[in-house]
Amino acid sequence: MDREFEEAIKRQPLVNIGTAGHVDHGKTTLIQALTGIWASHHSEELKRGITLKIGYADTAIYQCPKCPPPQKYYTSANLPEDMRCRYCGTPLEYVRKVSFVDVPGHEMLMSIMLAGAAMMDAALLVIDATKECPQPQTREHFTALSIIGVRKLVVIQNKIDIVSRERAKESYKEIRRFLEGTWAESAPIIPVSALHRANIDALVWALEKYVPIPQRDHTLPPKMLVARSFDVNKPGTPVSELAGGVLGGTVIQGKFRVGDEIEIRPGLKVKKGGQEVYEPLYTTITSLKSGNEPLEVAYPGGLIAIGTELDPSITKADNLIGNVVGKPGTLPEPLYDLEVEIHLLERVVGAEQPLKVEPLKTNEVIMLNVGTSLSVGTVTSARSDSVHLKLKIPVVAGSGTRVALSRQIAGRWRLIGYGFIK
Ligand SMILES: Nc1nc2c(ncn2[C@@H]2O[C@H](COP(=O)(O)OP(=O)(O)OP(=O)(O)O)[C@@H](O)[C@H]2O)c(=O)[nH]1
Ligand SMILES: [Mg+2]
Ligand SMILES: [Mg+2]
Ligand SMILES: [Zn+2]
Repeated sequence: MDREFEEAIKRQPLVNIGTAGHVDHGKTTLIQALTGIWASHHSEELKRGITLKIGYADTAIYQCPKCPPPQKYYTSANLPEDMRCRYCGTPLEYVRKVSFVDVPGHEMLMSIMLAGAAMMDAALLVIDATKECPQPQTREHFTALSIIGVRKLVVIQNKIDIVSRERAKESYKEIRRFLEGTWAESAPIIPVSALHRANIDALVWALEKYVPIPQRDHTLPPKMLVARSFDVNKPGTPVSELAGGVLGGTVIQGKFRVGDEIEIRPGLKVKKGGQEVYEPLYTTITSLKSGNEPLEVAYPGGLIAIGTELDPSITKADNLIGNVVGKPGTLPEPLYDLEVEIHLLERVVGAEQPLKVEPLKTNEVIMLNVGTSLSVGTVTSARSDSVHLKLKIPVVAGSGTRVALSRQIAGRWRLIGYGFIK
């Protein structure tokens, strides 16, 4: 491990842990219990009590060197002011930072969940113990994690404060039965009350045990998936004082430094000869931040904000969601036309009633999630194992990239399978 990377462990989260699970099962409340932060800020979200966008929040994990687990574990959300163990008074030790990616559970917002899942190294599958398991989006989100290739799971049996002992046992059995025979068969199940912050130390213990910092090759050309983009200026700021556009997202490989030249693809939509095309953007990284911590270098894992010299009107209001950032000349050409090797699910798992997945047909419109980007395409030719698609919004992805496929069924986009770009 090089020196710079050892330093990075102190400054930035190097792992992204996502939420997954049916609407209202307590994902955002759980992230608040872990981080102290309510990750659903959007005014519409606050009003309606449902998460609409990808939220994120970081926490730092600390431990008491003397006490046994789970009570040895602390997070930023419950850190004693004197930084000493609540049970024995020993000074606490810093362990690491982790980032949480919070996604919506509403069935209408599956595409946002899929974009969030593209940034997850591991996931917390949140299950409301008062409800029978699985609920439709418990199934659909779990399938999404499977499809996207998230292979680390901690199951959260939530709302344990309002169930009887019998119901808690029954719910535990339902969850085990649901996961039987899948890649997550032996995932730990941690009973918690996110609302009352009960047993959160046991959850942190599980994260320490099952979710280490992923091994990565830091010498690869850097790449970041854009999940949010902002204009951070207050209205009325004089032009001479305007800060450049900001991109939020996660580095998926390599590392970025302040001062790096970057390319953003597919970039901006422009009209050319009566046609809409996308043109890449070029700029320089003026700052890097992880939470409030300024960084000189940003490694994979954790949600990172990149300050740029772009006109903030380009990045405002999430305009650049789904873009990919790299060094100029290293990113794949945007694809408007592509051949995809397809693997359809047997059943539509997100609907109340399981339906059979019918084969893809010519002229059918399907939704494609690639990384944090979302596109809609028309099937121009279909075979049982591959289809050709024409896209409205191009995707920036090389051959072999995994894509999630959804189809509209009774007015809802439902996950129906996955594929690989040929
Ligand atoms: N009793 C109890 N209520 C909880 C618990 N966790 C969450 N809730 C409540 O459940 C409701 C939904 O919680 P959220 O955290 O918004 O659920 P969510 O999964 O983020 O919902 P979406 O993002 O819309 O899918 C809120 O009213 C919470 O207060 C818990 O441990 N116990
Ligand atoms: Mg939520
Ligand atoms: Mg809710
Ligand atoms: Zn202690």
